[in-house]
Amino acid sequence: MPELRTGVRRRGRPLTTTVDPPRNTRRATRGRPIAEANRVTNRAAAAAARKPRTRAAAAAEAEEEKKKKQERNPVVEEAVKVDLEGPVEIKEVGVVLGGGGEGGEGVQIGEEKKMADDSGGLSANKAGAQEDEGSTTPFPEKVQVGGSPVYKVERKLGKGGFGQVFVGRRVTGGSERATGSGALEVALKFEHRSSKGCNYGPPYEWQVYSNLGGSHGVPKVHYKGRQGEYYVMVMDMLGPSLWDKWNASGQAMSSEMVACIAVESISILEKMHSKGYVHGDVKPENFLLGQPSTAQEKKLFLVDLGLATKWRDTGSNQHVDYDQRPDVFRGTVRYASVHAHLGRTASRRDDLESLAYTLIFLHRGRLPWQGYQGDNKSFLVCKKKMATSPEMLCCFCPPPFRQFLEIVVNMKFDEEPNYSKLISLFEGLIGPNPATRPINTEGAQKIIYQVGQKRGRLTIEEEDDGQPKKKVRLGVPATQWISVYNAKLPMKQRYHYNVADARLAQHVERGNEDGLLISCVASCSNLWALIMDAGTNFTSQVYELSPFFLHKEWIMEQWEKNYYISSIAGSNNGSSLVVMSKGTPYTQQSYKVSDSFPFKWINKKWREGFHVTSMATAGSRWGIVMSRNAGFNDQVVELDFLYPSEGIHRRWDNGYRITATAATWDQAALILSVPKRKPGDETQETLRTSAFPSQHVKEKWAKNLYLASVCYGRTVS
Ligand SMILES: Nc1ncnc2c1ncn2[C@@H]1O[C@H](COP(=O)(O)OP(=O)(O)OP(=O)(O)O)[C@@H](O)[C@H]1O
Repeated sequence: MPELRTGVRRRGRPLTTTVDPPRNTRRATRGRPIAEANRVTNRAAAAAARKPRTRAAAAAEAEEEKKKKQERNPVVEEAVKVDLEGPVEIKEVGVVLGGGGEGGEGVQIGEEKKMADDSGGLSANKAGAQEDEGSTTPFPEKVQVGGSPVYKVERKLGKGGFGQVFVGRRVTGGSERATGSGALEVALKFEHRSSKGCNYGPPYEWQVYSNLGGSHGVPKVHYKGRQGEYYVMVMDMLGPSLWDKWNASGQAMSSEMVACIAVESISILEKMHSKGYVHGDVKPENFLLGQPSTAQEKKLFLVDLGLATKWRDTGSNQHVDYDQRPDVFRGTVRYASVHAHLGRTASRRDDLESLAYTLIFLHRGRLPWQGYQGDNKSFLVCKKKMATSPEMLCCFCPPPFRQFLEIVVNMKFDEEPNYSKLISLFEGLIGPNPATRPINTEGAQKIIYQVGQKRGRLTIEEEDDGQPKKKVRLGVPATQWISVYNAKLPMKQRYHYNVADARLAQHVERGNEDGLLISCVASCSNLWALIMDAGTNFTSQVYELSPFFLHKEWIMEQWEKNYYISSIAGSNNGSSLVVMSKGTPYTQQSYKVSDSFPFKWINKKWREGFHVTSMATAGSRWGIVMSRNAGFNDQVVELDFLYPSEGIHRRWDNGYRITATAATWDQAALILSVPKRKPGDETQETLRTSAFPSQHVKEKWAKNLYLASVCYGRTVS
C-alpha cells in the first residue's frame, strides 16, 4: 500500500520569517522515520507556544467573535453560473460497518483544432495580436530609424504573432559583409504600434535585445525606432529556421544533426540564462541558422525574445519567487513545458523541457500530443505530456534523448541546470571533427572545455551531489487519499469512511448527540467519508445528500436561513453531499460548478474579497465555494496532474497552509491560505495513502494533529 507523508511545523512566529526545519524533513518521503523525527523535535516548541493562550482566554475570544458575527447582516450572493445535471440515481452499496469506538468508526471493506500539423502554432499571448496589427497600415517602402542608414523594404522573411520580418536593403553605402551595422542586407522586424505588445510604448522585446543581442547565439540589433505606425528593429539578417530545415529534409532529421543542434542550443540557453533571462518560447521556428553561403551558415541563433522573462532579479540577484496562476499560459502549446501549461513562473527548467520536445520533434517528426483541437486543447496536450513516459516518447530516438528529457522534467523550480552534463549526453552521437559537423558546435565545446578545466568531465550517471535524485515526473500515476492534518488543542474528532448513502444519517445523528458537527466530507467510489469535530465553532448545521452536483435550490433555501456552506463532497456518479452551518465567520458566499478547474473565476472572486472555503469534485467536474470574511489574508492554488509536492513545500515556506483539497482522476488541486489569525501551532502534515488513513489518523490524534481536509483522487506514488 503506497504511503507518502510530508509535513511542516512552525509555531507563533511572523509568517514572513522563514526558519525552516532541515530540508529533508520537509520533503515528501516514503516511510515514517523522518516525519516522526521532525515531529519529536518540534513538539516541545509547539507545547510551549500553546501555553500563553488559556482555555478561558480562548473561550472569551470565541464569545467575542460570536457577538460580532451576530451583528453582521449576511448578504447572500446567488450561485453564479451553476451548471446542473439531471437527476442521477443513487445506488445503494452494501457496506459492512464495523462498530467504532470513540474517535473512529472501523470499516472493514476493501478500499480500495486539430493543431495545424504544419506548425507548432502561434505563441500564446501573441495569437490575438494578428488582426490588430498592420493589416490596414501598409508597410513603408523605405525605413530609417534611430540613426540608421536608409533601407529599402524588400521580401518578407517571416511572420509571427506580433511582428513581421522583411529584408532591408541598404540604399546607399554599406559593405558586402553579411552581418554588422554596415551590412548591405539586414532583417527589419516591424510591430504595429497598436499591437498588444506595444501597449506601453516600444515592444518589450527591444529591452531584452538590448541586454542579450549580440551575445552567443542571439542576433545583434543595430538600430531601432518608430517610423509612422510601426516600431522597427534593424537586426542581423539570418537564414532558414530549423522548422524550414526539418521540412526541407523530409520532416525528420538525422540523430547527428539533432545532437549538434542539442549541444549548441544548450550552450545558447546557458548564455541566455547566465544573463538572468529565460527565453520562454523555445521551438524549431525560433532557431535560425546563419545566412546560406556565408561563414555563418552552420551557426545557430535563437530569436524572438518577446516572451523572455527574468529568472533572476536584477536588483537582488536572487531567483524570482515561485508562483502558479493556472489561467496564465505563455509559449507555444506543442513545445511548452508542463509547468508553463499549469501557469507556473517560468524558470530555466522550462526552456530545457521545451528544448527536449523540440529535439524529439526534429528527430521523430512528430509529437504524440499533436492533433488536439478546441477550447481545452492546452489541458489535453498537458495531460498527454504528463501521461507519456520518456521511454515512450523517445522510443525511436537514441538513448541520450530520453536521458536529457528525464533530467529536465525532473528539475526543481530554482535548480541550476548542469549544462555541461546535458551537453555531454549528446556527444557520443556527434562526429569527432568539429569542422565536418552539420552545425557549428563552438559554443558547446567552450562550455565542455571550461568545465573540463575546472573539475573534469562529468559522466552521465554521476549526480552532482552523489545523491540519487527524486524523480518527480516519473512516478506511477495513482489514485489516493490525500489527508491534511493541523495541530490543534486537544479535541474530540471522529471519522467515518466507506459510508453508503443510507448509513449517513445515523452517523451524523450519533455525532450530533455526542456534541460533534461535520467539519469535512469527501467521497471515494460513491461512498462518503465524514469527519466530525467538537471544535468546529459552528452553532448549528444542516446537510443534504442530493443527486445533483450541487443542488442550487436547497443551497439557496439554506442561505435564506443564514446557513453557509461549510463543506462539500461529490461522488463519481454526480451526487453530492453539502453541509451548511451557522456560526461561520462568512458574510457572503458564492459557488461555481465547472468542467475544468475554474481558476479565472477564483481569481475574479479573490479580487472581490472572496476566498475559497470548500472544494470538491464529482467525476471530472469541480465545485468551488468561495466566501467573504473567510479569515484569510491571502490565498493561492496548487494544481497539477500529480501531487504538487514542490509547490506545497514552497508555499509552506512562505507561511501558507492547505485549507482545501480536491482531486479528479486527472488533477489534484490544493488551496493554500495565509490566515489572518495565526494559530499558536502552525504545524501541518499531509499524507497520501491508497486506503483511507484510519490508523494514521489515530496516531496523529495522539500528537494533537487533527484531520483538517481530505479528498480522494489523482496523485502519484
Ligand atoms: N534576424 C532574422 N533574420 C531572418 N529571418 C528572421 C529574423 N528574425 C525573424 N525572422 C523570421 O521571422 C519570423 C518571425 O519572427 P519572430 O519570431 O521574431 O516574430 P514574432 O512575431 O515575435 O513571432 P512568434 O509569434 O513566433 O513569437 C521568424 O520565425 C523567422 O522566420
